[in-house]
Amino acid sequence: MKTLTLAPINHIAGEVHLPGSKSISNRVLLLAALAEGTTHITNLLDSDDVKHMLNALSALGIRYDLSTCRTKCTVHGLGGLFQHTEEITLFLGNAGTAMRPLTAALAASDVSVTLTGEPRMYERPIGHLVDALRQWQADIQYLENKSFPPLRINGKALAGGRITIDGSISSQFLTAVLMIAPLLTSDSEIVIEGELVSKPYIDITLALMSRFGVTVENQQYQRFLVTGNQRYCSPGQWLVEGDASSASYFLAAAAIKGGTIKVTGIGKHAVQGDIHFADALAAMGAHVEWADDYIAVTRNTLRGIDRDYNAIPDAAMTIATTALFAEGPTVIRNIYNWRVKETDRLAAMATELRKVGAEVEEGHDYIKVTPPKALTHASIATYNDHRMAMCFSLVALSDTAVTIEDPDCTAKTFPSYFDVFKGLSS
Ligand SMILES: O=C(O)C1=C[C@@H](OP(=O)(O)O)[C@@H](O)[C@H](O)C1
Ligand SMILES: C=C(OP(=O)(O)O)C(=O)O
Repeated sequence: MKTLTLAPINHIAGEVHLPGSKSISNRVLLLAALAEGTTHITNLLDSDDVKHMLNALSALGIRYDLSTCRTKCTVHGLGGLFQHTEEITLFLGNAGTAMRPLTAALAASDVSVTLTGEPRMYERPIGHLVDALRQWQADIQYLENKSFPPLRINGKALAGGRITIDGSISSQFLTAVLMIAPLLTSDSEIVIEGELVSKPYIDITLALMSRFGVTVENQQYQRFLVTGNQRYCSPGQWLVEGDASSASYFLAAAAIKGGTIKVTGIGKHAVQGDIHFADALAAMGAHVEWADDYIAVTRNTLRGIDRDYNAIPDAAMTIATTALFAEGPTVIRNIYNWRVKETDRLAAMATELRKVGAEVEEGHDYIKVTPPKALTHASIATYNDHRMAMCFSLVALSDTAVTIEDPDCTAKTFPSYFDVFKGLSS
């Protein structure tokens, strides 16, 4: 297995132009495909998750022109749902932002499709989404285990109407039904059961749908009303914001061993909830500067904090390794759904933090990290989880080297991560 050893880093500073947001890239590609008109997308993320969406759209007959650098894409929209194709199988890797929204869009289109993915995708639940779509009479079958991909979808026109959806495991299920609701033949009422997790991702969905001409009535994240029989209309041009989750590693690095690091491509008005990772760093003691077109963080003494991170589950992982450099314990709460992402992130984080010497308490839905006096060198298993690899790069900001196993797993969202990280270090 390939490994990467990062030598101790004394100082880190500089400026990073962030690659495009994964969440926005895959939403915009799908909306552009379904919209009337042509969409010129710039700063598209070039990563595995986006490749899976692009490949799926191409197999479904969508025409697009992708630049050689793969960050510019012109999508020729259908002006409606997908049209009849031969029976096809779409491989979606481990991309939740492809699997969940495509399941809904295909269930409502005249297509017969099998959705497959990497082994971990078959352990990531999708039952709440399928249950919701079946209330709209969707025909979806589980090919292996109940409530998990792979799926067989016999798509057909869906009428809309009132459905309930469990929001307690993933917001991506609600994103998926919201995105197709305006294209159904009548109005829809979507009622949330359980406490909706990861709410800021719903804000991203609603903001993007609105730029494509569709407004949704959001009744306090409990009930959503969507008018049926509409069309998405392309806004023409789309500049994808920088990825706020990817920004978290650089901002944390500055807080620990800056210098100042400035990330551009996002700013205080960004639509992604993960920009509020910077608020957590500020609460730990870091200096944060918010501008319209960048966020900058400068080092200060850090202290551990105890917070609810349900709104920013991805960036919250970065707090777990930042905690190694804080005074006192850090508690990351209300993050049960870490367990159903790229790996069981609560278990993986606890195991690997212990390897570098931290004292860790792993709860059902929280993790408490107490830093050691000095970190120890360890070989960090990454569980095919890009964020495990990127989070543990921060260990090198100590007096100790760190070895990252399978560093190429960052390809899911940030293929060049280690080059950029090393470029800022001295
Ligand atoms: O909608 C999205 O773009 C995402 C929603 C979040 O998932 P959950 O809603 O499952 O927490 C997040 O973890 C994922 O990386 C991207
Ligand atoms: C949970 C993640 O990805 P996905 O979109 O596959 O859910 C992630 O990127 O941390």
